[in-house]
This record gives sequence, structure tokens and C-alpha cells, in this order.
Amino acid sequence: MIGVKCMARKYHYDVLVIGAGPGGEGAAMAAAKAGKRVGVIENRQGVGGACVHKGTIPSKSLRHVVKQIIRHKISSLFRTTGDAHIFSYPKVLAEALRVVPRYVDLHTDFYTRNRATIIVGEACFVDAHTVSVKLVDGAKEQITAEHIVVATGSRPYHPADIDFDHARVYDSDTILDMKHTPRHIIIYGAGVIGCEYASIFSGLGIKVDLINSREHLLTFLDDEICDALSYHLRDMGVTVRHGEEYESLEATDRGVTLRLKSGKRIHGDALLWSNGRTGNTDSLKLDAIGLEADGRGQIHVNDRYQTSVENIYAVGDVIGWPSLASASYDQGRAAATNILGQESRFVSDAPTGIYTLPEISSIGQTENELTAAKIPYEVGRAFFKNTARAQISGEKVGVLKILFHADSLEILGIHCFGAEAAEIIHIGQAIMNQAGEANSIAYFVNTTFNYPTMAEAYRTAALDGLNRVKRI
Ligand SMILES: Cc1cc2nc3c(=O)[nH]c(=O)nc-3n(C[C@H](O)[C@H](O)[C@H](O)COP(=O)(O)OP(=O)(O)OC[C@H]3O[C@@H](n4cnc5c(N)ncnc54)[C@H](O)[C@@H]3O)c2cc1C
Ligand SMILES: NC(=O)c1ccc[n+]([C@@H]2O[C@H](COP(=O)([O-])OP(=O)(O)OC[C@H]3O[C@@H](n4cnc5c(N)ncnc54)[C@H](O)[C@@H]3O)[C@@H](O)[C@H]2O)c1
Repeated sequence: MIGVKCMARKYHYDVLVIGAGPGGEGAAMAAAKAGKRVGVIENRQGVGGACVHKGTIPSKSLRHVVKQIIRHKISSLFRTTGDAHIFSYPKVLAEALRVVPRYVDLHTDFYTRNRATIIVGEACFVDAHTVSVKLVDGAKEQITAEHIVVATGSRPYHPADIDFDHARVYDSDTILDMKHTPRHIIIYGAGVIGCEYASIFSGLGIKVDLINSREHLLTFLDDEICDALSYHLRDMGVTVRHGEEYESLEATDRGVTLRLKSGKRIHGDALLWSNGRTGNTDSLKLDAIGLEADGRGQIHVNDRYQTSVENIYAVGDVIGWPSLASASYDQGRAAATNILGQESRFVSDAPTGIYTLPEISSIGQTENELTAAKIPYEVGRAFFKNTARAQISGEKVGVLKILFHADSLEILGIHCFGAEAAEIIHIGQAIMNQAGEANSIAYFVNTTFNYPTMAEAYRTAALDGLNRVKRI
């Protein structure tokens, strides 16, 4: 009987996932829950991907510890003890990284409980249904599957002329191994990673030079939020240099010197390079299945997360935009849903959550986009300093901005800057995602919220906006 069963099985797995980051986990869990035989190949010891070992989780945990230190420093209660606490970067880092094994254990359990087999090794394609895995001991094994999901993620982009082996030159992976506390760090690349680390280091009292190749920080944000970020980074002591381009880097035992095309020379104790990422496709042997990655190592997919090879899907950072853990997990679920033959969602509406100090979050259109599209919109604003909750917590920096259609009152965009912005945005997102007239700014004045909460900011912003269009 067992023999008959085995013969009926053409492949080892129904679904084989390459990469156990958020994208791979989303795909593996959704397929396993539907009763599919799932295998997951991961080249790291421990599930979670770059997200858990090098990206989202360590950086957010680091920020959390730094925030605790700042609170401690500014609290009159603790200040009166007279303790002058110096927190070295390695010490703060060690505290922050404690979360990683806890997270790995928790998520390993998810795979185990759902009977998804984890194979530790490096995968590459043999053909559209066969993957070769180089196991930890060097042995090779071939694994077959009906469907394959590529969720191999990304890594920091390394320009050829920078020596990343130098002890003073870091990327967003190796910064988690830095063994000293620089007095002055240069961050090249003022994207999300650069801005978040600028907040972390300045929060620790480290002098930061943040070099931006564009004219403004995070140009995809609403201008007002972008300006607020620039102001607060400078307020924390970060020197932000816009419109600058790297020419060369000199790293010695004594420090680093970054030469810019403008002729400026910036000296520091260490450099963090945070200028873009590359998809992990180079070792996959995509040519064996007739696929090709683009210049940034990314794979093209359709709106079902399917590559040009019918049974092969790709999700997460390896497909490029939006390159978020949040979106990657949902893309993985969507790919699995497609494999199951069910209808799925193309993930196009992920909110932005940027964990600078203070944090930023937004969803929907910006003022510039609405103006360009000639949509008659109005703005409702609430300043955090005017809410009871912010008065109590002392976190008074921040604004919530609701953009809405001046006639229909439909919410078109929400932009938030300040403590817990990434949480606060979801209140508005829930209303914004309602169909038809249910998506209305009026919701926030017709609903009673808990008090004191930051939901109050929605009511204040809605009243402000409705007053402007004389609808109240
Ligand atoms: C510093 C930093 C901070 C971030 N902060 C946030 C944030 O706050 N919020 C947010 O939403 N996103 C954040 N991100 C982005 C987020 O980490 C990524 O979008 C997410 O990790 C992508 O998930 P993934 O599953 O596609 O890939 P990954 O998490 O990169 O996982 C892919 C896994 O596949 C493995 N792999 C690669 N090739 C092979 C192979 N050939 N065989 C076997 N295994 C392989 C990799 O080693 C890796 O473990 C941050 C990223 C960085 C770098
Ligand atoms: N809180 C979050 O959601 C969060 C936090 C950190 C990182 N991330 C993700 O990690 C990814 C990488 O972040 P990052 O800061 O390294 O990169 P980024 O994409 O934000 O850009 C970093 C810098 O590289 C430059 N750049 C980006 N793409 C370029 C290109 N094609 N050509 C020339 N210059 C380019 C930008 O001008 C910017 O100065 C982002 O896509 C982001 O989604 C998300």
C-alpha cells in the first residue's frame, strides 16, 4: 500500500519554497494550511531571513533600546539620581539582538507545527521542477516539486570600489557586528535605512553625517512630512547633506574620509553604506530554467507573482518594489493562493512605516500627487501636542494629516509623523479601505473613541478638515 502511494507521488513536495524570510514563510504557511506537502530551503542557520537576522527586527529592536535610553536621559525622575550613563554601541546592540533567537524559535515552531520541512542549504535550479541543494556538510541533494516559490530576498548593494572588508566600513548587515562606538559616523545613502540608522546613532549621541544623493529626504513622502523629518534629524544633531554624490572612500586605521563629487571631504571614524539593495539571484542558476534577473538581481513576475515559467513564482525583495517585510509576507500568501487555484490579492497598498525618531507612516496619495492629478482635495491636520495622550507621554512632536476629496469627503491619503505613527496610520487605513461612501472623513466625527488615545488626533484632524470645507 505504501509503495503504491509513493509511486503516485511524482515530486518530493507540492510546493518548494526557497528562502525562509517573510515572503517564504507567507507562502509556506498558506500552502501547508491547505494540506500541501511543503519544503523550505534556507541557507542561513535559523529561519526569518534577512528580515530577522540583519534587517527589520535587529534595526527596530536597536531603535527600541535607543528610545528607552533617550527616555531615561530626558526623564526628570531618572535625572535626579545623578547617574551619568554612557551606553556603548556594542552594549546597546547586545541588548537589542536578544530578540533574534526568540523570534527564530517562535517561527521555527510555526514551520514544525504546520509540517513544513526545513532543509538547511543553498539552492539552485536544475530544471523547472528540480532544485539542487548544497547541504551544510557540502553534500548535494536534488529535490523535486510541482511548484516552486523563489523568496531569496536581497542583500546590501556593494559598489566594486569600496572595501567592505575594512574594519571601519560597514553596510546594513555588518553594522550589526560593529565592536566599537564611533564618535562620528558617516552614512552614505539617505534612503529608509540611512535615515533610520541616522536616528539610532544620533540618539546614542554619536555625531552623524547623512549624505543624500537627492535634493530632499525620502522624496516619496508628503513634502510636509519630509520637511519635518529633515528638521528633527538636524535637531538631533545629524548633518544632512543633500544633492551630494560619492567620488571615493579612503579608509585607514585612524578613520575614513569620504570624498564627494562636489569636492567636499568628510572625515569620520566609520562609514555605513546604505545605498540600495541587490536581489539574491546570482547563485540560483536561473539560466537552467530560462529565467533572467535584471541589473539589480530582481526577477520579473506578473500580478499573480508568477514568473515566465508557469510553475515558478517569486515574492518578496527578490521581485523589487516595495521591498518590505509587510508586503513580502502577503505576497508569499498570494503566490500560495494562486498555486492552490484560488483568487488572490496583488499587494499594491502597503502603507509606509519608517522607524526614524520620531517615526513616519503614510498611506495613499500625497499633496503633490493630488495636485498633479487636479483632484480638489482639502487637508485636515491634528498636532500631537494638542492631544491629551501626547501631553501625558511627553511625546509631543508630531502631526496627523488627512487628505480628502473636498466634495465627496473620501479619504485620499493619510500622513503621520510622530510617536507610534506606524500604528496610528492603521486606524485611518481601515476606513480608507471601505468601499463607496463608507470611506469618508466624516467617520471620525461620528464615532466615539477611547480617551485619552491617539485616535483623538483623527477626530481633531477631521474636524479641522470639515471646517475648511464648511461641512460641519
Ligand atoms: C536594515 C533594514 C531595515 C528594514 N526595516 C524594515 C521595516 O521596518 N519594515 C519592513 O516592512 N521592512 C523592513 N525592511 C525590509 C525587509 O527586511 C525585507 O523587505 C524582507 O526581509 C524581505 O523578505 P524576503 O522574504 O523577501 O527576504 P529575506 O528576509 O531577505 O529572506 C530571504 C532568505 O533566503 C535566503 N536565501 C537566499 N538565497 C538562497 C538560496 N539560494 N538558497 C537558500 N536560501 C537562500 C537568504 O539567506 C534569506 O535568509 C528592512 C530591511 C533592512 C535591510
Ligand atoms: N521601515 C521600513 O519600511 C524599512 C526600513 C529599512 C529598509 N527598508 C527597505 O529596505 C530597502 C532598502 O533601503 P535603502 O535605504 O538601502 O534603499 P533605498 O531604496 O531607500 O535608497 C537608498 C539610497 O539609494 C539610492 N538609490 C536607490 N535606488 C537607486 C537606484 N536604482 N539608482 C541610484 N540610486 C538609488 C537612493 O537615492 C537613496 O539615497 C528599501 O527598499 C526599503 O523598502 C524598509
